Amino acid sequence: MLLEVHEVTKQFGGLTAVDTINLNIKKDELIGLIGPNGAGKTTFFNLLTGVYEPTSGYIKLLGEDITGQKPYRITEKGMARTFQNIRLFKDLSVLDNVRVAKIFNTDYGIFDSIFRTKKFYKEEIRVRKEAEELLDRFGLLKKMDLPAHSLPYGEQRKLEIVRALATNPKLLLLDEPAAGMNPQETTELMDLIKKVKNDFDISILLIEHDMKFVMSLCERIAVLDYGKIIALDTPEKIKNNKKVIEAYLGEVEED
Ligand SMILES: Nc1ncnc2c1ncn2[C@@H]1O[C@H](COP(=O)(O)OP(=O)(O)OP(=O)(O)O)[C@@H](O)[C@H]1O
Repeated sequence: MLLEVHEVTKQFGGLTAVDTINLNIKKDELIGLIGPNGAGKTTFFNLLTGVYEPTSGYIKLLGEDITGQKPYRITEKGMARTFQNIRLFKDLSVLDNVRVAKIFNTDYGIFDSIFRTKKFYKEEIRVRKEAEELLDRFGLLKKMDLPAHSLPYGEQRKLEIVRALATNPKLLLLDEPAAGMNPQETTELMDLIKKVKNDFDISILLIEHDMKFVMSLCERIAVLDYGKIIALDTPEKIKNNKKVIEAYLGEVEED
């Protein structure tokens, strides 16, 4: 199993934001995580990536217990994410945004970097080459010297995904990747996600409010409501699931 989430709960004071969640993700799966506002989706991502420690339960990545580990350790072990709001280093170049992420995987220590050893230069060359190759695969090479903030919105979102891939993840978490995109950008993003999954041989878990997007892209969908997974099934079955329909009707009435 790639990811094993066992009875994970997160409480904030008296509020149970994530409630006894069980979820297994296999290699090469593309899973959607949906649910009404405040259902606990972002909190769940924060638990997986080590931003929060679960109140109880455990999380295993490739059989190894990662519960409560620091985010950078979890990244090293093979989990990467993007955020609901773009979090690029806006003033750094497109290339440097990817290089910074790649440095996670370098083989040189602080000694090498201070004394600029041969190993340091060798690694620097490797990192730059790999970063350029990655940008090339996503059609961003021509823009590598531009500051990240100068890219159009859709490309900034794409760069975030490229930067996450630069850490060589086995599991990629995408938090509302289509947020703020126009229909054409959304269609391009769907193709991009499929390409990423196939070309990089990874699993993807994504949060998304755009139902059409989730339904046509994901193989399985997990539905969260009040911190609990109320359904986990194929898009077709989720569409007709009574509990799911009720959870969303509740949301419409509240608005
Ligand atoms: N750091 C925190 N401290 C206290 N309560 C929190 C904290 N983070 C989230 N919550 C609460 O936990 C619940 C779940 O929030 P969360 O942001 O995970 O939901 P969500 O499904 O991602 O919502 P949205 O779709 O609106 O982004 C909410 O009631 C929220 O107010």
